Amino acid sequence: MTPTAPTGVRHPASSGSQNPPVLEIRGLEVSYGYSDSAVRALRGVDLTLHQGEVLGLAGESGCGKSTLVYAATRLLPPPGIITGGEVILHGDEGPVDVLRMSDAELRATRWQDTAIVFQGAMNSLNPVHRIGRQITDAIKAHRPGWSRARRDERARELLEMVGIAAGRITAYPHELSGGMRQRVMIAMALALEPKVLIMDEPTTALDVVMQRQIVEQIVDLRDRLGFSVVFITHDVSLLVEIADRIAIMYAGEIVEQATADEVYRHPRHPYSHGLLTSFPPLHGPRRELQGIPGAPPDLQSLPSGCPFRVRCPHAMPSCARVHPELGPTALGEEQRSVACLLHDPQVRTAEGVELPASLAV
Ligand SMILES: Nc1ncnc2c1ncn2[C@@H]1O[C@H](COP(=O)(O)OP(=O)(O)OP(=O)(O)O)[C@@H](O)[C@H]1O
Repeated sequence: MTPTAPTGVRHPASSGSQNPPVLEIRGLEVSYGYSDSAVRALRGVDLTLHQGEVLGLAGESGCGKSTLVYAATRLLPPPGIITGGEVILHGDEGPVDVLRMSDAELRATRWQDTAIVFQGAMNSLNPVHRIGRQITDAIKAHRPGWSRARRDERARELLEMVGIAAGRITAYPHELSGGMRQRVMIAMALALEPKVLIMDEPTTALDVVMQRQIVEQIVDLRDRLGFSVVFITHDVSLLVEIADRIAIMYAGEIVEQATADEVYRHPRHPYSHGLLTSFPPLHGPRRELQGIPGAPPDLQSLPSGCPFRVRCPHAMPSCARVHPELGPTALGEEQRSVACLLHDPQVRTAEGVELPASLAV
């Protein structure tokens, strides 16, 4: 079943997808651990974030979304090891490969060029300090020359920016709701006006109304301040609300990339189609939820060929032999790519199959 078009979806008028790149990830490879028992969590990921763009990263738990952004920002915890690729950040001084930066260069870049709001970040506020102090401490670390008055002023401005009255600067974290604490974390991330804001499931712990408010606020701030966003979630319906472009991940690879609208209305990968029918739409008519049978594969022992084939309703014999690479769709659509053999005309001819109607609308 093709998802019904939502009525309230933002169209990517200010998408930024045509702007120059700010972050280019090329051939990124990550393993957890060494030797034969290593978990190959990322396998040759290519992804480009453009200036002012909101890029959504979606996929089931364990597909490598967090690993991708932590590796790209050199925050990968052990036993994670980056085994290949490059991450080009287009900063004020020109392009630099984040993976080859010295520790000192990294410290300077972090928070100035790239800031992250982690999963469950709202619980990482220190309960014994007022939120104002926590924001000004973060500013002080990177702007040691600023006077106390200037830091306070900036903290108030940041709170107002995320919709919290400046007077709450003296509040302790326990005096704020979960949504407000998450906004404080967003304010801290924006303190140094980063070029790239990475948000790893920033709203998962919040109720749906609060999720929506925060998502709208992030888009509003992006429109006003012009930064780029990587927004991670397993909920594609939520991404359609916020993202200009969506990349769908499966088993450590990107399997489809397109504008949010195209992914929502016309998914081209059987996995994207399955994901879209796993979540209720936030807008528009109800649709039948089908889900995806089975579970993602064990990354320590991936099946041959396409990693999705064992769950795919359209799997062909070729899918067990050939690993699909990201490439053009069968319909030759511009600005989108898919990693599925069904989109290869030679494979379809050899297998004697048509492109399934659900992937061709
Ligand atoms: N410390 C670790 N040691 C071994 N394997 C790990 C470790 N951290 C993550 N992995 C594996 O790497 C893969 C990718 O994990 P990752 O957390 O990046 O996925 P995710 O898509 O962000 O999941 P979630 O939505 O649950 O956060 C998973 O299969 C996970 O089991």
